[in-house]
Amino acid sequence: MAAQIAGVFEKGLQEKIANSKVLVVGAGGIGCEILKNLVLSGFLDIEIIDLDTIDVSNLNRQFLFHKEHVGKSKANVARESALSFNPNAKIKAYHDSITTNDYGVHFFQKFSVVLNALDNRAARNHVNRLCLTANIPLIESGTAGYNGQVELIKRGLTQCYECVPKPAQKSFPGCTIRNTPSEPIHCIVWAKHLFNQLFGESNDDEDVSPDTADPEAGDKAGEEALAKEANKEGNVDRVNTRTWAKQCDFDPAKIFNKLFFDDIKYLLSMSDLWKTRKPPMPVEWESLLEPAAGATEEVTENVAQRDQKVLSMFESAKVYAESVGTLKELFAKLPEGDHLTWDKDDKHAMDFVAACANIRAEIFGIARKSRFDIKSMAGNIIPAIATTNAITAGLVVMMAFRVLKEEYSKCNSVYVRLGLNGRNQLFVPESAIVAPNPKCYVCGAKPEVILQVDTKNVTIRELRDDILIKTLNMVSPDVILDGTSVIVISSEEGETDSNNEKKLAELYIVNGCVLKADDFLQNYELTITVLHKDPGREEASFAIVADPDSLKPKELVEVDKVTDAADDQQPSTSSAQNGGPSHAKKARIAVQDSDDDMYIVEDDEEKPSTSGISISSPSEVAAGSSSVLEKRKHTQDTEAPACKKVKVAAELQDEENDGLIIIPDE
Ligand SMILES: Nc1ncnc2c1ncn2[C@@H]1O[C@H](COP(=O)(O)OP(=O)(O)OP(=O)(O)O)[C@@H](O)[C@H]1O
Ligand SMILES: [Zn+2]
Repeated sequence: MAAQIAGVFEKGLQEKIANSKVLVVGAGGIGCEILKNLVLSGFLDIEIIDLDTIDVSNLNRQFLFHKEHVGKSKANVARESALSFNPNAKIKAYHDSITTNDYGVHFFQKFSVVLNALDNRAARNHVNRLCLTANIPLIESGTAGYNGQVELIKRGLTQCYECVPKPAQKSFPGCTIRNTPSEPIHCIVWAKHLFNQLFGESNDDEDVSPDTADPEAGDKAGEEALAKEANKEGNVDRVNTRTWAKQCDFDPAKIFNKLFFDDIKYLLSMSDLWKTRKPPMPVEWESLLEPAAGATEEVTENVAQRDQKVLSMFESAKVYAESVGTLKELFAKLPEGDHLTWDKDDKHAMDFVAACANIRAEIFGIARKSRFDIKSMAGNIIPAIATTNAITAGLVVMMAFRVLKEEYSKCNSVYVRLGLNGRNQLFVPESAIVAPNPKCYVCGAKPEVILQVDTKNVTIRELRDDILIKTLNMVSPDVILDGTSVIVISSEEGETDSNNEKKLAELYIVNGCVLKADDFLQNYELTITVLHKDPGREEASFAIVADPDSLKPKELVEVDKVTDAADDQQPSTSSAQNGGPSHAKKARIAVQDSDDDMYIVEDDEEKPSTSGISISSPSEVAAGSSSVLEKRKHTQDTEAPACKKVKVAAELQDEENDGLIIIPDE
């Protein structure tokens, strides 16, 4: 074994490696490579965890897995395969999610170093918090196509994973999806929601019917056409979509006419919507039974051709009907209460979404797309390149050596690039370790945020699920109203269920209130100051401001920025504290770096995100700070309710492959 050949590693390191205990989180593209590197470098005590099973699509790059392993636990098979390189190694595998209660601070404290090889932000955030609490060094890594990144996270010494707010995951206003799509992606999201309404896990946020609460539709939305159909939430009151579809035995023609003819006519009746937009054109199933005059249309069976071709309406209708037929049968075979799960790699589920998206696109005068393009958008596919994973995993293990030697000052982040930069570098190191952001709402001394929220419409359930869990990455939060003994949310099952559907204001969570949120598993406490906001049509019902100080007047913030920039020019006295670029500067650099094929910018200076869930960075809020302050004075003003944002993180960013955190310029 390489590491035991004298001279490969110095003796001290060889011993440290042999005596260390390492946790690898994730046994996918990077995780398999890391595990192989660890075993071949002489690590003897390794634990690996992955919640997933092996899929055929993993085999091209996750080389510890072979055809016969498909369907088996990734962690277990990775362990078995890696042991064949060194049977003396002790590898413990867990087929589980790292976010479950079994892996708390004590679990993490056992390790010398933790190596993340994950593909989603939620798990990364969670491991970040546990490593900070347990004070265990974490090496975070990710790839996206040809770009890769490795960084050390060590409490008090480096930035943590959450020190710089990540760009919010893309989402669209519900009324755009339901009423006024203008881009193919809007139709694709709608079609995925439709799949869930008919066959999947249906969710109130994913309603596909016309939204009569759309503020732009005016007070009399759809009144003339179908006056009695809208319920008080603004949804067209029909029997639950699935119940209705079941009642008509998933008849493709009936479903088609309801969605693409009746609902579109209903939308047309909301005439205010079409004053500045091209109105949609309802289509009847019966009009698509024959190909368009003169066209010889055939739905090809050749997979490549089928994927690349932009299907006509006739072809789309045919694919739609076939997929509904098959999905209906698959659904019928499930036990009562169970549902199908949409998967881009499932032929019928993908056919259904591609066909429905194209039919809706045509109705709204939007360009139809090929199945391949729709799959890329619906599945948020970013190509995974085996070589980038291998290089990145190599850098991870090399950084682990430095961590074991406690040479933290040499653990600068490294970025893998597609081509050489101006300094002939393919692997671009950060100039120094980047110090923690003192205002970080995770690793800062006093974790606090401001929550700008529509207190009159957002419910306690949304506070818990959308704000605390999905956005602030808690796992099972407890929340009290500060200064009182009022328990708003309890992690004890059932204890505060009666609060769930209440609006924040009903529990006296109004402008200026302070909430204390706490996650026992993460050992994390957060102070949340609530500011009421009345969102507009395109705005989310809430936004998190990560740095409360940013609510000071703009001029002061500008002065601070200049000072920060000046500080960056200072020579480093302690590389850990002063040597790295400031957060703001780092972001600026990344924006200028336009040569990258793909990069994710953590831009402190960008405009506020238009997406549904946003965590504003300090300067974003600074720019709008006066209006925030004004709003504090006018909290009781009532405006038309904003459309509910549809959370489409899963559809678009899919939380997956968001591995890159930042790629700085060279
Ligand atoms: N909470 C979690 N706990 C444990 N493992 C996780 C968790 N979240 C994600 N993972 C694992 O992290 C790994 C990431 O690997 P990778 O990015 O190669 O994804 P993949 O699912 O194997 O590939 P692809 O997404 O391209 O199909 C996956 O094996 C995934 O199961
Ligand atoms: Zn931090």
